[in-house]
Amino acid sequence: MSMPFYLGIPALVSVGALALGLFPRFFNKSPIANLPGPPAGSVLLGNVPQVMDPRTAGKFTASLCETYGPVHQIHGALGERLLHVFDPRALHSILVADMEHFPKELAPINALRFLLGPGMLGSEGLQHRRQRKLLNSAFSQTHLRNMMPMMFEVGDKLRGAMAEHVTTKAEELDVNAWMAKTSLDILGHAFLGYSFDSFVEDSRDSLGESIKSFFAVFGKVSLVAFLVPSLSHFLPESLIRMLFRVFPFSANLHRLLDISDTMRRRATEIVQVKKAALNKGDEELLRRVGEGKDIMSLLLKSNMIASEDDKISDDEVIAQVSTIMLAGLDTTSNALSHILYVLAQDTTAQEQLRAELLAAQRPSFAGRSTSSIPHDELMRLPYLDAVFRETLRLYPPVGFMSRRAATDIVLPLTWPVCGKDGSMMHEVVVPKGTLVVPNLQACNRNKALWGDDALEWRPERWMEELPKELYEAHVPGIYSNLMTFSGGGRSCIGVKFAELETKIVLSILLTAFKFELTDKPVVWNFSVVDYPTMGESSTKPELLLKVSPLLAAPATEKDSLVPPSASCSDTSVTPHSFIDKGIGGSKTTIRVHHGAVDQTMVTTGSPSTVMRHVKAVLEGMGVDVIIEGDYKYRCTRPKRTHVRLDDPGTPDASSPPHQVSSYTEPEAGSDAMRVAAAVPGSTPGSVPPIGVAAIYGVAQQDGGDEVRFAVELTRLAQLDGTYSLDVRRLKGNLRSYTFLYDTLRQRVDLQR
Ligand code: HEM
Repeated sequence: MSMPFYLGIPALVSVGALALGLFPRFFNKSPIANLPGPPAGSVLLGNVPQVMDPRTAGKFTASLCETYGPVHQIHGALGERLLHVFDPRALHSILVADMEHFPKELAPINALRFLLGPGMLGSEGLQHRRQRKLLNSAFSQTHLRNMMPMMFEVGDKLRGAMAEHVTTKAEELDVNAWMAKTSLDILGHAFLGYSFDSFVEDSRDSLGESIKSFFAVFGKVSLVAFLVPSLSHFLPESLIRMLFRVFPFSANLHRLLDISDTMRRRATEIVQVKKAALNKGDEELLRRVGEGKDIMSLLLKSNMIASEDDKISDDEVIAQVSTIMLAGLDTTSNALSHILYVLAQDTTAQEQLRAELLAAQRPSFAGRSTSSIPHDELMRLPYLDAVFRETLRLYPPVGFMSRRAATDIVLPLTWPVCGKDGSMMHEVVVPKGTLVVPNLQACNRNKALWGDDALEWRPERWMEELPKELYEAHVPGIYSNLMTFSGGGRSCIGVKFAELETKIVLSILLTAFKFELTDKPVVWNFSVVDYPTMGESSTKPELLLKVSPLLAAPATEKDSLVPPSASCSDTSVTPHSFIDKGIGGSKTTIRVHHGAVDQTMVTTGSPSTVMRHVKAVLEGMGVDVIIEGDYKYRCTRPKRTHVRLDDPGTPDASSPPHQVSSYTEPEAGSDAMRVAAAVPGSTPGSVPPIGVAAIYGVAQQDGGDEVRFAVELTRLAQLDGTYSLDVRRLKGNLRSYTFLYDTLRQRVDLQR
């Protein structure tokens, strides 16, 4: 699309003004020019290409720190000089003591404010302090404790979903993608009271997809981070957006704008629904995911009762949705990936951690049916804690940050620096406008603080006395002498959330699976948030590890007796000959239940009788049933052909009776055997006759779409002879599925 000429004028003027404004840098000598530092990589771009390339940035910045020490200069674009720093006193000044003089940006708008709105990452001064005050209380320790059962529940779903991929032997899984799904679901529930359904096959939520791809796309158009603040000096935000839309810059820029638009639209919808629920009262909230205990509901409640001075605007509330989801997603999921990666490298440490976790597990507590560890114990487990701290010390997901000096300011130093002119500098004069880059990773790895083994991954250091040099340096990080979560008034608000989530997920995964390296190399890329790729040439964030199950659910004596003898014409049970082949490996065992239990689906009936009964009920609902095992059915309720608005729960009389049209004969050796869902008495080898019409709810309740779900009988580990009928959505609208679940629950009536 060609650009209208009237839009071209301001664009040309702004680019020209930008160039003229920046050009004098080449000629003005900055006071930081006397600091040691590398030669410029290029006249125009300085060292920017080396610092911005995720592949080279990690090694390059580490070598700068090693060569030039805790405070040095780097060449920026167009003659700019950047201050690269990991000296503890200087960090304290930038992040704590003189924080107000070191905002994120001096321009009216920074890139994150432009893309996400006026949330925590994009606001400054009073506006930021007001937001932080409100959010601080919502992130309190008490509220976090309330979120623990929900985090366990998502962890259980992760374990269940992973177990389906890893049944008997080691499989290569993209652990990074699994951790992203887990963190998205945990954040969705805990922060928004919203379910992203990450473990449901084919589930694609536009907000979830936008959040997951944001940083990857942003990283491809990092020029935006430079252009937006510069342009915002002379152009309003709306015009910058319009310019970006009409300029044929790049497809990625347009994609980034689309992502930003989607996030704003979905965030607005979510906040509106929450506000409406809050206005209707607690009953309505209790019915929703998160039951009103989610951080966003708490924030909205606090904002309603806050004084006029403390209140934040609707725009600010909406902006927090994308801001906090982004701040908490890749950071925590990539930290989890990194921990699993180092444990795959060091299998002795993995075994030690597993032993500690298994020993701490309680069979059941606080309504949980699966084994898990209560909050206080989990947070105090010494080796888990040491592994968490040590991995986040050596591999902080956010390696560096940026600030701008708002005034000329003197930076105190812990260690004096020898200037290029040979003078010893005990402090550094930082001119207004200087871009300051605190390097968090370099501080965490500083041998002067951590000792000669600072570059080694050694969790035991946390169980010993830490070096006295570390204590004496007063590193300003909020967590454990580390800079990983930054320090001061803009430090990470989600530090405890991240710790709790990471420890819960590790406690679930390491007690169920073993993680090993594959023979493919893994590369960690240094970016806004560090991420793994498989090999040097791939750009896809990915971490392949070999995952194998630790415990196969043992078959009980009772289990091995089922199913009872059945004739081949009885389609309600799988013929014995089929089972005896052992296809799928789990035909004759009942798996142990994971996750929360729906009490109405618990039964002490004989498993084979229960399964026959359940199948008959499903047939009565016109559902297609595939027998996947003695205790597992895969079900499909077909799409409605005509929309009806009459009473719920009745077969759709206006549509033709549902025909089992996709019947296929079971192949010898196939894992699943399809049966005629609606017709008792049909045999596997016969084409089923026309069956019962499928069931649909009223349109408001049930969209009439195709719904696929799995029904499985599992046994409760701690209660002999007690089973749970687990139903899991695989595909289809949540409301339609809920209608089917409720109908099935009523009709099977397992409590009778
Ligand atoms: C291992 C996980 C995490 C790490 C390493 C981490 C690290 C950081 C760092 C270094 C900052 C400072 C950034 C800067 O000033 O430029 C920060 C800020 C922030 N983090 Fe985290 N974070 C993590 C998890 C989370 C989680 C789970 C949440 C929320 C659920 C969260 C929410 C935030 C917010 C809102 C800010 C901005 C605070 C402000 O500007 O006042 N983070 N985080």
